[in-house]
Amino acid sequence: MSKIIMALDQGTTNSRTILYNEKGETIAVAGEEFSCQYPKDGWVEQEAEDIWRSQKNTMDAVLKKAKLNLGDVAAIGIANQRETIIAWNKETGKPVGKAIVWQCRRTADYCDCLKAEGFDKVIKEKTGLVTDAYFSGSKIRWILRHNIEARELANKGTLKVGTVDAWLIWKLTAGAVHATDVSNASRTMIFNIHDLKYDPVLMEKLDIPEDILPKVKASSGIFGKTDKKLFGHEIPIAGVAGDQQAALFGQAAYEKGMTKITHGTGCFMMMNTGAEAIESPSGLLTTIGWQIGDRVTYALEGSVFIAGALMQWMRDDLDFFTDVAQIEEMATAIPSSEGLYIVPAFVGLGAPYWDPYARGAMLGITRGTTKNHIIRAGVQSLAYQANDLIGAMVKDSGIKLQTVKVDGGASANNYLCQFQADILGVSLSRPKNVETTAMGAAYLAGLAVGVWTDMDQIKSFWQEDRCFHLNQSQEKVDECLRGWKKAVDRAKSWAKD
Ligand SMILES: Nc1ncnc2c1ncn2[C@@H]1O[C@H](COP(=O)(O)OP(=O)(O)O)[C@@H](O)[C@H]1O
Ligand SMILES: O=P(O)(O)OC[C@H](O)CO
Repeated sequence: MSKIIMALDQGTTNSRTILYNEKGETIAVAGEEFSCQYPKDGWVEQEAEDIWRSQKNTMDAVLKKAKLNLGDVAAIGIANQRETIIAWNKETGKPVGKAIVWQCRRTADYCDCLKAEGFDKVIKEKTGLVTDAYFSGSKIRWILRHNIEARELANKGTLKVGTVDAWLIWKLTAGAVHATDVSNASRTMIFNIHDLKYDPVLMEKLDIPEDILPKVKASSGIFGKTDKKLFGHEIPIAGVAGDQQAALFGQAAYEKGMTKITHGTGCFMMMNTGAEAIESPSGLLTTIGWQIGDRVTYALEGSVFIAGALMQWMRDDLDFFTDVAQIEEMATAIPSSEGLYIVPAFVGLGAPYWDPYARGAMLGITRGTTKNHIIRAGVQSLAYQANDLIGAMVKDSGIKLQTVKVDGGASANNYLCQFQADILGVSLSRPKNVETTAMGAAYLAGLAVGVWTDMDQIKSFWQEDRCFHLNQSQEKVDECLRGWKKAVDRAKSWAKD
């Protein structure tokens, strides 16, 4: 029997496919960037077909690189950008309108109304989430209210809606399966994380019929098989998780209290809280990490909307560099950011502020400010945002952190990791393989088809590349944080009339 696992990592800016052998080693990687559209202030959209096409291209490319075909693969695992919502016609398989991306703020007003009537408390209790435009529920409602075709299809019973995992599963199975996993469902704002079902009270409130939603399954198990006519082989899709939960799994953070920070398009700090769904009074999210068999592992999460996306903006729109690999050299070409701060609140602020009306700000500019200062302040802003989460994480969990694991595209930047360790005051451990999202999806799939027997076996695959230790005086750290706090205060509520 084949022991090769294929992981699909469908991120906000990149689709990637990675093949792993039974030792958890990477055989081949293929990636493709695709675009986002920003049609209005705070709106973020993608083409659902671009998501699929780029993912499919990388599946083909990775097999070609490894000189294999899909028939050589034992199982497929999927990790995906979460909350992003896609609607499609189940008869034609064609998307209806654009994918509404997790960063999109178009439903901020509606979420304000829910909060004004106190319904946010009901949402928090049932879903563990803060009431915010980030989550899928208000996006689904928006589609049903503003897209006439979607409404008509829903009335006829031929509309399907789902997060990106559900869309990929639908495409891979040629429309045979409409399913998602609990970790993705836990981000919809209509899923009850305690009884593991879509919640009738929430669906009624948001006016979302259950028949358009994907069936919710455990994260490790058979979701369906690739369609033989389209793909030539029937390969089981055996593991699915939201990308942040997959990264926690890929970091082998299986014990309560283990925590990771992912610096990708956004920045996400997540702590394994075991079988306990810990409520957060401090603006963090209680969410589902994964479900294996009947066992559910919960997590506490701090979500920051813009991290690496800031660096992409500097590359693509400001032409500061051509490759993100240049950032580290440019940021360290100067000894200090000279009091410059950037608050990358392009689409508002997520945890712990939850201010959809905040907007990006750059403060402390002087005549001496250069491109390198802006880049350095940009990198520092990633660390400051993560730092805003850690205090809440420690307070809500009661667990004192010594070491946090780090991953995601931007974690390749040593300056970011060192500055992050200095600001957080904890050690930051970076694995040799920072593709933890894809690894998490692969592990979930491999466990389901017997390539790996248990999580202890997988744990042994994790290897440290480098650990960054605190190397800054408390006085300097306090000074930096004071400036950051002032800058965030200036950016808050900016877009509110
Ligand atoms: N060396 C680097 N320094 C800073 N940011 C980086 C670096 N390398 C990549 N990035 C940023 O990381 C992001 C890509 O990370 P990735 O984990 O692939 O994201 P996603 O899964 O969200 O698509 C991009 O936004 C990019 O700007
Ligand atoms: O695209 P990423 O990797 O930054 O992840 C996006 C998150 O899943 C959004 O919640």
